[in-house]
Amino acid sequence: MKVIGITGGVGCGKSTVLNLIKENFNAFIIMADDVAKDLMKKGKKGYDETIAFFGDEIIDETTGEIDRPKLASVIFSNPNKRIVLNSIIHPVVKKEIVSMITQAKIDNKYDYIFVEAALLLDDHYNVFCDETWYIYADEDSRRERLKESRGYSDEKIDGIIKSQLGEEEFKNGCDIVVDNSGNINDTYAQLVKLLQM
Ligand SMILES: CC(C)(COP(=O)(O)OP(=O)(O)OC[C@H]1O[C@@H](n2cnc3c(N)ncnc32)[C@H](O)[C@@H]1O)[C@@H](O)C(=O)NCCC(=O)NCCS
Ligand SMILES: Nc1ncnc2c1ncn2[C@@H]1O[C@H](COP(=O)(O)OP(=O)(O)OP(=O)(O)O)[C@@H](O)[C@H]1O
Repeated sequence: MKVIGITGGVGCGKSTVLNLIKENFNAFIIMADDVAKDLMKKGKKGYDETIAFFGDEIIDETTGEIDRPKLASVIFSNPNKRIVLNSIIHPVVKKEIVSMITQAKIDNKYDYIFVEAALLLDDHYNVFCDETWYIYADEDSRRERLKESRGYSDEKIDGIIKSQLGEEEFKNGCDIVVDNSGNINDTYAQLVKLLQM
């Protein structure tokens, strides 16, 4: 069962590619952002440690959960605080992902395991992937898509892009490049070729 790591900058289309894979291939999908989100819910270790450092001001008063847009504005404008959050969350996320991969291999129900993470290379997830794919989309398309679908401002996109690897680093660090600058059908055709359907 091949383990394939998927990475790329904000809004390049990682989730879109994984949805295509989920619908068309027999694959187990793990998304680091979702694992992190779960581990940062109220009552979980990631929540307690995040609040201990960032304070009650990042708590949403109505739900008691972490106010994600608030935390995003802090970490994407302050690299030192981002490093602290990464040091709290990333080790637990990585541990959880390794255990999910191990379980999926034991269950042996899938042809592929896909692990998606924007920080796949930074956090050395490639050591447990058989292959790594960089999902590329040109920056103008990414900005346009993020503004339209999520209402992100240029300032917010700038902050996130600055905190992630650049195009060349992603390209050099990955085995394969999937170009998602075009339409979904073009991207799907590349997936079929790569997975030799
Ligand atoms: C900052 C948070 C609250 C923002 O949540 P929100 O729902 O608004 O955005 P989302 O999670 O979709 O992230 C937006 C983009 O930023 C990227 N991103 C998230 N955290 C980081 C980070 N620490 N460094 C660089 N990029 C990041 C995501 O991959 C995505 O491309 C959230 O991303 C978070 O808790 N981040 C810390 C945990 C983390 O590092 N997750 C990434 C994989 S482990
Ligand atoms: N080929 C495409 N054509 C048109 N729109 C696209 C294409 N690929 C992705 N999109 C749109 O771009 C936006 C960002 O895509 P997506 O959420 O898949 O990116 P992501 O890399 O997973 O983002 P994040 O880094 O935040 O996790 C979404 O609204 C998605 O529908």
